Amino acid sequence: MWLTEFDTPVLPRESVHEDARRAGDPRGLALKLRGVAKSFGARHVLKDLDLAIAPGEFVALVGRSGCGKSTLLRLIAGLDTPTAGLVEAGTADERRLMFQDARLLPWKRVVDNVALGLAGPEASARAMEALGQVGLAGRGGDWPSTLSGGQRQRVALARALVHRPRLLLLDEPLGALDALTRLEMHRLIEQLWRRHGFTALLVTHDVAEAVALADRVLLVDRGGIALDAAVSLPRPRSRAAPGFAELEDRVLRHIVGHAPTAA
Ligand SMILES: Nc1ncnc2c1ncn2[C@@H]1O[C@H](COP(=O)(O)OP(=O)(O)OP(=O)(O)O)[C@@H](O)[C@H]1O
Repeated sequence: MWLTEFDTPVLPRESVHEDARRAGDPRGLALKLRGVAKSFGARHVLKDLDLAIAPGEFVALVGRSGCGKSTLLRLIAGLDTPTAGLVEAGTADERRLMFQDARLLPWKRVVDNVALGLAGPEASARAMEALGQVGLAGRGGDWPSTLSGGQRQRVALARALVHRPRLLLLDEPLGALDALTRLEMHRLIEQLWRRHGFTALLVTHDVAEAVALADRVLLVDRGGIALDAAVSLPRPRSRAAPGFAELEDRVLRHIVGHAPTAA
C-alpha cells in the first residue's frame, strides 16, 4: 500500500494549525493585493486585481494556460513588481517557493541541499529534521541523482520548511509527477500545512488537486479573479466524497465558460 506511510495523521483533527487560527495568532501570513495590474509591454496580464487571503488559508489558483497565475504568484513572491497597485505579502524571509522542478544542486548531498542558506552549528540537524518531516529520514547522505522525482520534490519541500516559512508558494510543484505520487504528495502537503500553520498558495492546472487541498479555489481570468469558490469539504478529502465532483465540475465549467485571455 503506497499511501500507508502518510495515512496516519501527524496530528489529530484539532491541530495546532486550527488552534492557532482560532486564537487569532496564526503563524501564517495575511496577503493583501489592491488594484494590482501587470503588463508586459502591450500585454496586460493582470488588471486591477484585488485579493485578500487570511493567515493560514490554503488557496489554489486555477485558470487557463497563460491567464496569469504564475505572474500573480511571482508578484506575491516579490520576484517581480506590479505595473500598478499594492502587494502586501510579508518579507522575503517569511516566504518560500516551490516549483515543478526541484532545482537541487547535484554536487551537494541531500542534507546539504536542504541546509542551504542556514547558518550555524544546528544547520545539519535542522535539515535532517525537515527531511524526517517529509518522509526522507535516512536519505540525507544521498546524492540528488539517486532520488526519484517524487523524492526530489520532497527534498524541495524540506528545503522550504527548514526556514519555517509563514507563506509557502507552490507553482505547479506536482505537475511532473505520476498520479499516485501526486496523491501521496497531496496528503503530505496537507499534513505539513496543518502542522505548521503557514499560508499556502498553490498554482495548479489540476482542478481536482485544487479542490482536494484548498480552502478557496480562485479562478484567474481576464486579468482578475473570476471565481472565488470556498471548499468546505472535510479533510483529508477523498475524490469519492459527496460534493467533491460537483465542486470540481463547477470550477471546470467556469474555466471552460471563459474565453482565453488575450495573449
Ligand atoms: N517576463 C515576461 N515577459 C513577457 N511576457 C510574459 C512574461 N511573463 C509572462 N508573460 C506573459 O504573461 C501571460 C501570463 O503568463 P503566466 O506564466 O503568468 O501564465 P500562467 O497562467 O501561469 O500559464 P501556465 O498555466 O501555462 O503556466 C502570458 O501571455 C505570458 O506570455
